[in-house]
Amino acid sequence: MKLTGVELRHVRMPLVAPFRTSFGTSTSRDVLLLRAVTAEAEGWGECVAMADPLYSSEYIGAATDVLTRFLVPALGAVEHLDANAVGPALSGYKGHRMAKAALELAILDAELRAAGRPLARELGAVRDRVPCGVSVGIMGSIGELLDAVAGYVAAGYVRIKLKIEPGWDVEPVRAVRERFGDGLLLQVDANTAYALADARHLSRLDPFDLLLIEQPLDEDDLLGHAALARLIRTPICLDESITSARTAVAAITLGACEIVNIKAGRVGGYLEARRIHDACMAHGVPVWCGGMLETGIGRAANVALAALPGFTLPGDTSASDRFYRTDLTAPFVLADGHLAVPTGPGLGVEPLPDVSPRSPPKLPGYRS
Ligand SMILES: CC(=O)N[C@@H](Cc1ccc2ccccc2c1)C(=O)O
Ligand SMILES: [Mg+2]
Repeated sequence: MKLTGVELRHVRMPLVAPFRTSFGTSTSRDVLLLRAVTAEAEGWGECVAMADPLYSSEYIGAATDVLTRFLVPALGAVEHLDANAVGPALSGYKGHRMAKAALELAILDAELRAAGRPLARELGAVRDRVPCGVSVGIMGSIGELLDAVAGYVAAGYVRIKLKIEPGWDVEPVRAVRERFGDGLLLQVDANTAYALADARHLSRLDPFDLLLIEQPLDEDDLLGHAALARLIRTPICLDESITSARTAVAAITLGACEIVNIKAGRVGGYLEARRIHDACMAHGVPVWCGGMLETGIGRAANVALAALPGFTLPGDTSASDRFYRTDLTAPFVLADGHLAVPTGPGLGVEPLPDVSPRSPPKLPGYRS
């Protein structure tokens, strides 16, 4: 294929309710959509970066700039482009994994649409639907939290994840465990809010039989997580720390985690995500698919990824209405706690007519 045009589309999506984590509260989600145009087909990608560098160092303004000035022109120069060529063509530029992931997904989507092949099949999916968990934000009171969890349990979610931070951790976990019983699959996500010195405090979560505690310490603190793992019983899962298959193997080898949250955007794309899946399976480490409040575009790709054999824990692949009143694609609707894996060519979904652009302007600096 030859890349003949790319359009970046910055969309602001209101959230159905504020979503609070240890790094802040969001009431809307800025989304950077990317459309790749080739002679054979068009492809869609979604950059999972937030508007501000709060989850990681990436943010939409930087992703827009690096795509416009460096990444898209680099791909425009490739004569015979396919998804496998994207990583090598962009490898000279450091970092910006979320920006690279969006571009790679759009090329992969175009390639697969042209060939009539579904993404799930291409990645190695073994299931036609995936069990879904849900991420529950920090709330103003325990009562509000219990009402929210009751709603998600009633909706059929098979696993509950609670955002925690110092001052909102043991009590909410205890309240949920007491209200919903020992059968509820329950885990927590700290988004790096703790220090190793909090180990004794975090061991107070041990009696609640959590599936895991996600990213308690800083992104770059593998040794700290390995030390923490020797001080608490709850299995440690890493999210922000896992930026590639290489860092996943390093984290596992160091004893920094027993479980991995895979987010294709965080690691530079769905092909690297599959490599992490394969490496974790080789080490007997279960993985699950994380979420970044994607629209139906990124959600379709995540559900396809979550259908691979090593994804043995429910992911944050929630329905569209977890975050959005109306999605950019036809909504993903929870059925018996599961989402169906799209079966159409490529992503199997595309933006609804009022979102897809009319004529894609060429990016400034793009050499066709
Ligand atoms: C579903 C979930 O918890 N996702 C991230 C955190 C997160 C939280 C808030 C966000 C707001 C806007 C965009 C991305 C965001 C990601 C996580 O697992 O750590
Ligand atoms: Mg997380």
